[in-house]
Amino acid sequence: MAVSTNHHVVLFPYMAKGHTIPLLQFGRLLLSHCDKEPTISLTVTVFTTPKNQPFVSEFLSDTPEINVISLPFPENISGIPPGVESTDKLPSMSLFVPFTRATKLLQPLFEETLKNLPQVSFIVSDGFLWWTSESATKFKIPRLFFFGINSYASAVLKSTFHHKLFTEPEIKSDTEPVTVPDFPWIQVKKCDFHDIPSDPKQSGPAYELFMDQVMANSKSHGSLVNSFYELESAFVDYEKNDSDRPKSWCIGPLCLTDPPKPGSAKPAWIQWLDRKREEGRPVLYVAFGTQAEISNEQLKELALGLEDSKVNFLWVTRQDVAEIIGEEFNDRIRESGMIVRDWVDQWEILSHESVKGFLSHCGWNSAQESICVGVPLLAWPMMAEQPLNAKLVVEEIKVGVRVETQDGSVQGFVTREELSRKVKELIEGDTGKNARESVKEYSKMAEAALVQGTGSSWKNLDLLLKELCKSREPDAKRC
Ligand SMILES: O=c1ccn([C@@H]2O[C@H](COP(=O)(O)OP(=O)(O)O[C@H]3O[C@H](CO)[C@@H](O)[C@H](O)[C@H]3O)[C@@H](O)[C@H]2O)c(=O)[nH]1
Repeated sequence: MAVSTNHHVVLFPYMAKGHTIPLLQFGRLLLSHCDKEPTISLTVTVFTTPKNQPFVSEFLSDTPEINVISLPFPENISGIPPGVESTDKLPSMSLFVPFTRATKLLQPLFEETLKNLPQVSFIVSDGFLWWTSESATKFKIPRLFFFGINSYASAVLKSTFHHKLFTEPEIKSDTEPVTVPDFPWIQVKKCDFHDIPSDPKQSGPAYELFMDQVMANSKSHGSLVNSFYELESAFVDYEKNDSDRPKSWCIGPLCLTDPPKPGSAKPAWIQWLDRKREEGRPVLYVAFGTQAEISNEQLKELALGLEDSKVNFLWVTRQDVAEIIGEEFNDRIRESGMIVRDWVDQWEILSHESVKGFLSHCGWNSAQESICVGVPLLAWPMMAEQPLNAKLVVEEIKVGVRVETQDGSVQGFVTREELSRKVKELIEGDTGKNARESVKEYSKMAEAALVQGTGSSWKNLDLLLKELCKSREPDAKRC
């Protein structure tokens, strides 16, 4: 067994928590893989910006060997408040395009820094940081892109746009179900793609940015998918069989790479969940990721729906619920609910025995975390590819129940009656019971996917490292 040269991998996450977290987890996975497979030795460098560095360093505090480099975030970007370096701090997600465009100003310094780093074997950068593809080409480094989405969403998106499903012939209705040609058992609606600016007729800054990303990604060596084969095999195979597209590797679920946390003091919400366990009351966990924007009117209806359901709930939100709907709400739910506005360890909450359901926007990290821990979902998608994730969860793998809007559109209003009914259905009803049984099966498959030597994701990562590291070593033939 020849011990190899030391390889160096650069990771460049997009400045959004839902994109940064899985790439940091990937850094950790790379190191642990190489610990178990000593024929490959590597070091990892993560690029970020100063205001994101504390989060990144704290997240990686168990892995001090990962090097973190901060590049100053561009200043004076029209519309972006000074000091905002992460999408969760943007006043509105409507600033996504100028914010993302601004990242290109990091390119000269990124390239200057690359010149002074030990030779890089490959770069993994977010698909939103399209310009990193150009840097990688300049330095002749293979680049993999990462969007954080699953194969189901990416296959359905591709099939829909390839077959011009909504444009030829033009479908005006936002809510008319249309069959996806490559997956005839799936129907989608125009509103499922509301946030994806892929229609050339809607040309403008969002479409141009989207196309820059598509072009850069098509020139990349491949992509990483935070998912596992057994969860969505038909869609992984569809991606694999597309010879026009760079190769993709399913290497997840990345959330399972997080180490157990050292026994520190329990936060108040975990103590509250402990109490619910003693009382024998199931708890619904409610959280919508780091970017969702909920109007005050909808927030109020959500709060009242939770209250009406009589199911105990732990609600993590960035919004000030009491200010929006009045202190009396807090008084009324004092026993049955807890509202938290801090950053929480979501994995710790989901893993708590009291949590029996997750009302989620179906951001892919949240949905997959719930699947891994064996908690069924109440799917309320709000933006981006979340409507497709919700379809995967509810229709394809049947580990959840869907919240319906009044007008059937993704952006529509959800009434308190609908919410309360679906909460009860998930926690107490037969659909919830079936979803709970299914999700436990997927949870076992998720664990198995990462098992050394036999897991599908483990094997994929091993192949990837052989392709990008071992085969490029000077003595490659001997390995
Ligand atoms: O207090 C908190 C809040 C969030 N999280 C974590 O933050 C991540 C949030 O990610 P996700 O659930 O995917 O939500 P978003 O932040 O909304 O994710 C964006 O990025 C995802 C990955 O590309 C997409 O699937 C979503 O549509 C997009 O909105 C998850 O790992 C959570 O566990 C915490 O740990 N604590």
